[in-house]
Amino acid sequence: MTVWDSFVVVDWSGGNDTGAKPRKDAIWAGAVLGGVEQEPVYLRNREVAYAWLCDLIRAERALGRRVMIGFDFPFGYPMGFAGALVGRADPLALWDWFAAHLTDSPDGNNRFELAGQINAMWPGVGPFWFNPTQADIAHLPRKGRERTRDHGLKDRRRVEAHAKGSLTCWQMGGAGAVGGQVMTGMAFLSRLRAAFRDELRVWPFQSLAKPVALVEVWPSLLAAEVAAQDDAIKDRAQVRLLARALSRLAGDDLGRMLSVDEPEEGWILGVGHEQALADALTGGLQPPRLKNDCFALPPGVDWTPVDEALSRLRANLRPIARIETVMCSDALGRVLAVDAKAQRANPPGANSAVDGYGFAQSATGSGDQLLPLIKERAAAGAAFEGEVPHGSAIRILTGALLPKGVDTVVLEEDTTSNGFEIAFEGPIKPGANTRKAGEDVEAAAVAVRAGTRLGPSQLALLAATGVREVATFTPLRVGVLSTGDEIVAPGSTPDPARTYDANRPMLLALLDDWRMEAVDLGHVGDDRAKLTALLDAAAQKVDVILTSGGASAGDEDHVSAALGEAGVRHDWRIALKPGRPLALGMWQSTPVFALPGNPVAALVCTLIFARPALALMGGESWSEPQGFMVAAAFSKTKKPGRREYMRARMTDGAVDVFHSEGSGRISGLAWAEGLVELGDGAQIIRPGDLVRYIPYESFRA
Ligand SMILES: Nc1nc2c(c(=O)[nH]1)N[C@H]1C(S)=C(S)[C@@H](COP(=O)(O)OP(=O)(O)OC[C@H]3O[C@@H](n4cnc5c(N)ncnc54)[C@H](O)[C@@H]3O)O[C@H]1N2
Ligand code: MOO
Repeated sequence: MTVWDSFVVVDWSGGNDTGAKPRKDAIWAGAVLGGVEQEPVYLRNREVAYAWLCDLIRAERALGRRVMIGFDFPFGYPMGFAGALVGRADPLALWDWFAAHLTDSPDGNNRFELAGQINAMWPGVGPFWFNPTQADIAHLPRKGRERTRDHGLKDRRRVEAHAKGSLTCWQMGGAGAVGGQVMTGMAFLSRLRAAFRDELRVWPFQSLAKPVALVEVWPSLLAAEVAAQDDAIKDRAQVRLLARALSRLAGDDLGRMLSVDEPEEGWILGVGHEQALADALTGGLQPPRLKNDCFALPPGVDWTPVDEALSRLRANLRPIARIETVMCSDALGRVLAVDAKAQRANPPGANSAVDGYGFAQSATGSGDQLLPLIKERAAAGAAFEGEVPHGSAIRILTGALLPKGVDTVVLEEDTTSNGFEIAFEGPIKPGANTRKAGEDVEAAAVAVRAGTRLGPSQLALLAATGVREVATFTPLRVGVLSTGDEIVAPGSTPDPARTYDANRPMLLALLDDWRMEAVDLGHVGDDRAKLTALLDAAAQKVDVILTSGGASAGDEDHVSAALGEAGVRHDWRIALKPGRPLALGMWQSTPVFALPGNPVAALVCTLIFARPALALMGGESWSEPQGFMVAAAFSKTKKPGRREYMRARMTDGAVDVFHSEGSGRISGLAWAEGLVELGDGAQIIRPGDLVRYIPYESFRA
């Protein structure tokens, strides 16, 4: 008997996109993954459902799990239909036929036209009926009374005699009709089979020897239990309960349900075993399975993927810094607002790159060369104004302008001299050991581009090209506020119930390091009125506010609640570890990053979310931190559904991670020299596998 680790139940729909807001009569999926029940997921159309399922299958497979996926539409038609349509009694060939003939999109599909076209292949009216659309459709009768029996096909599959209340798959419209669901469903499953061909099998047409099984289910088998849930969205209750029941079935019960011989029409899993399914659900108050993982994000709609939150942030923010002209000597760390153009070329004139002897290359050749020396000398800052005669050489020092008549220099070490002549071995290439005027930067060319943060090397270039003052953006003013009754100044009390404020010095230092104007907004306890008053005042005096603590949903988590209440919380609960309580909002038009209290999460969220946002607002462009793919020196099994950042450092050419992932372990932050970023999906990392390492340096704004 094959055993499955995970169960997914999909309530199907043959209709069009049902919109962003979860609603009934749409596609819903329930899942119990590795024993952990997930919140049902609303899937607004078949494209979204396809992507969601593919991700789920890949993630489960990456964890080595076997997955059973149930769909609530018939996997086959009544006996004889497949043979007539595709030439053999093979329901899977029928799936492929529908995949090839159905044009399906979130806005519509041709299921009614297709039903008519199929009907036309049969004598009389053909098996499909009920046209609910405005338009007449060739060969598709409006209502059942126009049907004839000439097609000779049975009205129902054998299993449907046991499924009270099920409708025939020939009925294309009207309340509860499944005709369109079957067509769109078969086409969908054909595509899924093609995507996972080697891993996926279909019950009861194939042996379930592979890790992914597709089965036909019917939530009405648990009708009473679903009704008792009293969920306004019945589909949601159905998928939740059926996935739960399947996951809790004893192995032999599931085995009995699966032993069915119906190779053409298919069968509904669990028909005739309703009691066993219902029993699997009961048993008094069932505690949730222990997962002890506060990062186990249900794959529901509430969790915003990191990239989505980042792109929203990027789209909503604008540069706000003012332009101010400053002397270059005061410009370290400023962001250039306007391209800085070279006031003169670097180097300004052709000169010698070495100490040696200059001459006209055309006067020399190969083999031993002997040139008379003129008695003058050319030095840096003391040019020789005259002309060196053709065939003569002049003593020249590094940086000296090339005198007239000189285009090439031989290195001192390659010559011998008696004070009147020099000897060296030719040939010397034309232009050897010289630097052309403007070879580095031409006069009037852009020396440093707008948007660049000026560091020592940019200041060197500006100086060399004669730029003395630059138009820069004023530094962003960023306020830092700590929250929570337990937070006190470091060393102020020995009380173990109190926590020394580590986030404020960390964030203030980070901003200082980023050359922003860090504004210490102090600390506020768990007092909503004081907090909002403080935010009001801060919004007037700073450009951005970073708060830490009180971001999640606990009794005293006031920051995200205050943002939420004011209706200005744009993103909350982001699928990342650490830092998922991060909330992003606007307080009186001032962006607020409500960072989680745990210092590791606070730093990670600042680096990942605040850094690019602050850069953009301060006049730089939005940029991804530079990461490097390097070999891992660690092992890890990463769960799907969230991005993870681990404290990391390079040792012996490979990247290692801190021994604990605890979000309050500040020692790990200090130990680390960067972060390892693991993508949103599941991943199994073994030593030697390549992972993305982002040094802390890459996060410098
Ligand atoms: N039942 C659950 N509890 C928690 C969950 C969860 O999913 N279910 N998530 C955990 C995660 S993850 C985080 S992060 C925190 C939520 O953080 P909050 O933003 O609400 O932060 P607080 O509860 O205020 O503080 C958390 C922690 O950090 C300490 N802290 C706060 N500020 C500072 C500071 N300035 N310097 C040093 N340490 C600070 C605070 O004392 C707490 O120990 O919730 C988890 N709980
Ligand atoms: O997001 Mo909380 O990430 O541990 O610290």
